[in-house]
Amino acid sequence: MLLKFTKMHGLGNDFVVVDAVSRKVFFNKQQIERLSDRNWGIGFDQLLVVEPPMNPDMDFRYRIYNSDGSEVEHCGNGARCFAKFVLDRELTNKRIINVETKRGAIQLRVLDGGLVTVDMGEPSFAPEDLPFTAEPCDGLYSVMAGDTEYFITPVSVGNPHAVIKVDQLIDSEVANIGALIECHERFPRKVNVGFMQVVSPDEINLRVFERGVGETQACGTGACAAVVAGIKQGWLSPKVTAHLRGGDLHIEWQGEGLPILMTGPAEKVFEGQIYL
Ligand SMILES: N[C@H](CCC[C@H](N)C(=O)O)C(=O)O
Repeated sequence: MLLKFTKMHGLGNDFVVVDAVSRKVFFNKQQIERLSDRNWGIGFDQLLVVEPPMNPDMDFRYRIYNSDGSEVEHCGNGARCFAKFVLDRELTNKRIINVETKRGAIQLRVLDGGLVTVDMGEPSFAPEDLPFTAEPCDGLYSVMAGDTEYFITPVSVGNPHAVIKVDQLIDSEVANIGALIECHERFPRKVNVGFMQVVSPDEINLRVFERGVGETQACGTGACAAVVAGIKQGWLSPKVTAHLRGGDLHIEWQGEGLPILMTGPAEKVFEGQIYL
């Protein structure tokens, strides 16, 4: 089967995006792993599959798969690229787009100049919402990674995140500790691991070791999780600029019961086709 696709990225977090509105497309785990391979396939962090909505009040549904083939609930950078994709392909002419995801409904607002603001929904700090095996507590949670104790804030943004506040961002720590905590037994569905350096109450540096991928150039849900964790712990203000390796995201959260708003760019790199 000939598969047409568009290669895109949000701050270097890269995607293959497929239009399954015009024609249904299904992928099995092996196909996704092969297509994501940067030597044997196209190469991507996540595959985004755009489908018609199940709920007629919504505009689209889109499904998100990590490079290891696992289907996930939410993808912040992917949501912005999705919005650009459906407008560029004239699948819609709306600038406010309502989308079904595995995590629930999200709303995308396409701004002039190519930026997109995503209503990412409300966060949850309840361990069972990640899931994370722990008794609920107000402060930080202790997790052993190897023979070192780390203090995390567990956050669900629809997908699970463990946020670690660090004084310095160290390559080996992101790679080694990220991999250990991603697959830690207390996260039955694994977890995305964020390493956050607080620069000021409205500015952080962030690196994310993503579940099912490894470290990416940027992680939208990771930036949301880090900011709301920082606000909850009293380190950050309601509006924060997150500096990721690939660039900046603007995150806003006004507190419990309110959604997180994330604003950032979306880029198209090329269109291609490949025989599945
Ligand atoms: N790896 C994530 C999904 C992609 C999230 C990330 N690419 C983003 O921009 O939010 C997970 O397994 O939950």
